[in-house]
Amino acid sequence: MYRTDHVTEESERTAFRKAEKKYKIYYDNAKKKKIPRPVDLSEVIDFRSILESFKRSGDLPDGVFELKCDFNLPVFGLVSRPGFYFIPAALSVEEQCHWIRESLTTFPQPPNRTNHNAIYGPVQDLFLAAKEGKVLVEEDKLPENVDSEVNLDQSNVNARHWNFVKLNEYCCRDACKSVSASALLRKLRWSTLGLQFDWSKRSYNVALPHKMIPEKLCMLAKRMAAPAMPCGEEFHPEAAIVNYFGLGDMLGGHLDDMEKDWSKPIVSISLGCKAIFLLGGKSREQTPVAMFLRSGDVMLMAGEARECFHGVPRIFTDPENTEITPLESQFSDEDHTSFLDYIQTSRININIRQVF
Ligand SMILES: O=C(O)CCC(=O)C(=O)O
Ligand SMILES: [Fe+2]
Repeated sequence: MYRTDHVTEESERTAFRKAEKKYKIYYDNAKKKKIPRPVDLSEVIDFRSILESFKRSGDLPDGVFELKCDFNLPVFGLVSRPGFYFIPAALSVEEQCHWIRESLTTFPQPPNRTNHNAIYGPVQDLFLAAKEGKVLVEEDKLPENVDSEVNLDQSNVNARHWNFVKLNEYCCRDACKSVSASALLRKLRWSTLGLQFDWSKRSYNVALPHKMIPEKLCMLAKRMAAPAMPCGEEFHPEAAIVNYFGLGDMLGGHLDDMEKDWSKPIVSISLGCKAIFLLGGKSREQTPVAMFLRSGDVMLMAGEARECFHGVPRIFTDPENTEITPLESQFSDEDHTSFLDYIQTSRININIRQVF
C-alpha cells in the first residue's frame, strides 16, 4: 500500500515527488538548534482567505468556482480538478474538539485496528494509559500485585503478553521488553473504523471483526458528502481511516482505489495543526496543486478526482503556524490539558468512505 511505497530513482524524479520535496520539512542545524528551512508558500491555495474575500465581495480567483448546491456553507471547486470540493471551516470549534477526543480515545479501541496491532496485538485505552504514565510490558505472567488491563486477543498469541502497568508498580526483573504509553501514542499513525482495511493485502477484509461506523460520524459524513453525491443518491459510510501526524510526519502520494464505486466521494476531515495537501493528476508526472488544510476544513474527492494522486508533505507544528488558537482556548476552558498537549503538535485526518 502507499504507506510502504518503494521509492525508486524514477519515482524520485516525478512532478509529484518534486512538489513533495519542495514542501517537506528540512532542518538547518544552527548551533545544534534545529531550524526549519524556509519554504516558499506563495503558490499554496488558501481556501480560508478565498472564503473571506468571497464573503466580502463575491469574487473568486481564477480557477476556483462556487458549487451551486443546497448546503449551508460555500463549497468551492477547482476548474482543473473535476470532482474535488473544498468546504473551508465546515466544522465548529466544538465539533472539532469532539472529533479530536473521539479520534484519540474511542476510535483506536479494539476491534478497530491501529498500526500498533502488528507488534503488540490489540491495545486498549492507549490515550488513558499515556495520561496515567503507564508502560506497556511484555511478560508471560503478571506479578499478582500489578494493576493491569489485560489484552485478550484470541487470534494473536503474542498479544496476550503485552499489558499496561503503572510505572511505580513496574520493575523489570526479567529484563522484559517495555515501551511507554506516551511513546506509543506519539507513534500512533492510523486507526481504521468500520470495515477494516488490510494494508498487507491492500483490500478491505470483511472477515475481520469490526464495529459499524459510529452513528454520529455517519450522520456528519452523509451531510458533508451531499454536495458531491450523484443526484438523488445517499452516501453510505462503511469504513474510515484516521491518520495521526506528528512533527515531521508526512503521507506520500497515493491513490485510494480499493472502493467499488468512485462516483461516491471520500469525505476527508482535517483536525489540529495546519498542513499542506497536494492534489496531483492521474499520473505522478502531472504537477500537483498545493493547498492549506486547517482544523475544521472538509474536502470531498469524487468522480475524476478519485483518480488523482494526492498526499500530505507537511504539517506545521511550530506555534506561529499551527493556526489552532480557537481549539487551544476550547480545550483549556474544558480543562482538557491532555488533548491540548497532543493537538498542539499534531494533526488528525478522518477520511470516510463508502466501500461497496
Ligand atoms: O491526511 C489527509 O488529509 C489525507 C489522507 C488520505 O489521503 C488518506 O488517508 O488516504
Ligand atoms: Fe488518500
